Amino acid sequence: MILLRSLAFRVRIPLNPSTLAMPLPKSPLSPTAPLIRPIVQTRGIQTTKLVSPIKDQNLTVLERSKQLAAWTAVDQHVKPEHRVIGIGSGSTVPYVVERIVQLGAEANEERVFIPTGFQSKQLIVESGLNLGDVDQFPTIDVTLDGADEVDRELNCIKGGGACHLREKVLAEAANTFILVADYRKNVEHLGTTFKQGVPIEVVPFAYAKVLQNLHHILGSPEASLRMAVKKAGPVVSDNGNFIIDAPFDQEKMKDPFTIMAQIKMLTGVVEVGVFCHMAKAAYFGNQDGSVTIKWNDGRIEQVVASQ
Ligand SMILES: O=C[C@H](O)[C@H](O)[C@H](O)COP(=O)(O)O
Repeated sequence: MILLRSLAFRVRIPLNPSTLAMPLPKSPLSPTAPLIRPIVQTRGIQTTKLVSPIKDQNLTVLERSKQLAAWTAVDQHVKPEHRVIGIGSGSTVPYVVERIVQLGAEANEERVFIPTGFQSKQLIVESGLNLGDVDQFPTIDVTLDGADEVDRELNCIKGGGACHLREKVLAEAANTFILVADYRKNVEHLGTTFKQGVPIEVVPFAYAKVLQNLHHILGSPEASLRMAVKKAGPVVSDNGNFIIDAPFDQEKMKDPFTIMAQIKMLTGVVEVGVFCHMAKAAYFGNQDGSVTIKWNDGRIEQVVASQ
């Protein structure tokens, strides 16, 4: 009371007996504080105008297949009660955001969207959705993400766009992790169509040593540092690291978990772009307008796509 009076004096707050009677909020560190979900700070539907990231609807068959996969996955896995949604990276993800925007401002008002990198952060911001980060929301209701290839057991290669570190964090944080892609990414074994190799994020200081180990110990003689296209020098990830692409022969790729674990053990490796048994389902848009869904229990469904 004395403290409040002296504070009121200094900042000239009129003393009001009802204000003084209000209980102080409990410390969030107090062991007796109730565990509650974070309240998302929103901008309100009056001021938030959602904008679709897809402007042109004259889509090629390939782009249309990505859209069908994304829309069907959103319709089946983004539930009205979901508040925290992970947005992955890659060429199919803009269609995920497009479908979420179509749900409307009211449905999205109390949601927060967590990006896996610069691309998805821009998509979220430019669409007018609420942006958050995984350090604020380490538990995510559902994450929807692209992939370079997905095998029959839902192991996948990710990191063609150098985003796989943050993508793996968001996949692990998610109660439900869903992959979306076009028909070219649907394979029996990894390494069938995606030939450039397993993406590996490494700290710059260690790249030469990691390359040497990949060449001579792990059996990837063609492993190489990924070079930038419109910049001299290597690709630098959103985390300031380098990317190595390490191709392995077909036999080795049939055991993605072992490859992933062996690479991850190399000192200097930050994350490996092989995700094993993390996804609940993978959605592939097809050229004929249908969607193939591979589930983590082994079921494969062919469905009519969301329109
Ligand atoms: O690092 C990038 C991500 O893992 C992407 O989800 C993946 O590379 C697929 O990207 P795209 O759909 O552009 O081929």
